[in-house]
Amino acid sequence: MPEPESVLVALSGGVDSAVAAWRLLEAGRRVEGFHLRLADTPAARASREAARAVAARLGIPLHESDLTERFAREVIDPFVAAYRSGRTPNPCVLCNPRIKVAAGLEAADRLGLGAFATGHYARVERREGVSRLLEGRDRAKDQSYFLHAVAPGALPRLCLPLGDLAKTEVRALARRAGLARYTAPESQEICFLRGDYRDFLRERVPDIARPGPVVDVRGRVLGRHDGLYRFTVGQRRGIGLPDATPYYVVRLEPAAHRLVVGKAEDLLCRELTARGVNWLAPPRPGAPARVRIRSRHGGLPARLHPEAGGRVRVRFLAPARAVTPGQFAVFYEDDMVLGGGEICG
Ligand SMILES: Nc1ncnc2c1ncn2[C@@H]1O[C@H](COP(=O)(O)OP(=O)(O)OP(=O)(O)O)[C@@H](O)[C@H]1O
Repeated sequence: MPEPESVLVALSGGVDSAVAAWRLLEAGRRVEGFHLRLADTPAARASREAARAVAARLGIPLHESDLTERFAREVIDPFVAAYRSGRTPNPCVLCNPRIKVAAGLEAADRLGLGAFATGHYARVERREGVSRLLEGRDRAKDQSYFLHAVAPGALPRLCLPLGDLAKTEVRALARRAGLARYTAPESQEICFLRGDYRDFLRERVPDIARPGPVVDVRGRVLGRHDGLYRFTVGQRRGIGLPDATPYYVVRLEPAAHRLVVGKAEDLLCRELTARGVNWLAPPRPGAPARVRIRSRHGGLPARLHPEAGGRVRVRFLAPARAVTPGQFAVFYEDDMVLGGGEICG
């Protein structure tokens, strides 16, 4: 039987997870650290060194796992595949539940530790034997969006010690705990990219830079583009069609290599379908929800209509702007995550 008070903490080498571990130690828990090697980049190596330094500073053992292959298979391959099929992926939504949380709980089991903790800004609330995922109190830093796809069975053992803190409070605690120097390797947007995602894609998929026509919403050809992978729905830059009012990307049509552009009003839509939905708190059909359609999106009021095959039809109460296939729609009731899934094309 794992010791219930013992916890394995995911240490990235950054300040957030360092403070998460420190808070658990302060609370009297038995704490061990866990670092995942996800990529073989200079940034990943620096982060591993920092994780070792954090563990040494806290006086806890550090377990390391090389997950580069699993990460490549479960996060990078789908990232590339999404661009090839005209979608705009969010790799962190795959990595956090499938890699960090799943591998963390597996490691906790192996080590006989009761819980697994990370430095995410989100909360797990346990009430009457049920665990729910909630937004972090610091709404500006909230990371519940990235955790919405955790297996429901993982929630009871997941521990998020920073969920009730603001980033400024975490920094203050870091200073108090002598951990402030670990602010340096703050994670970048997408951890496995060394530079621009477009260079990364061209290296992996040489034929991705395939040119094609730019058409308006009525199908009239307005120009040429040099690869759909450079565009996402709602994008304004790089279309190269000067006009009195700007053009935006409305849709990508990978079969015909067509980029469909339109004016601001063409980006509005009342409905989307999400697939592969993960439910953490299943709603009744037609239930109202706030729906976030990308990570830095506050959410829009909508109604949820679950369908067969793990799909949900989302009907917005007012039009949503730039609904993007490949991004994730995450559903909330107040600050509680109900679930979420990938936006279909
Ligand atoms: N390579 C890694 N090994 C172990 N845990 C990790 C790793 N990368 C991230 N994590 C865990 O996932 C959490 C969220 O990761 P994210 O990259 O979003 O971090 P962050 O908010 O910048 O936090 P930090 O300051 O701890 O890096 C981290 O707080 C940490 O617990």
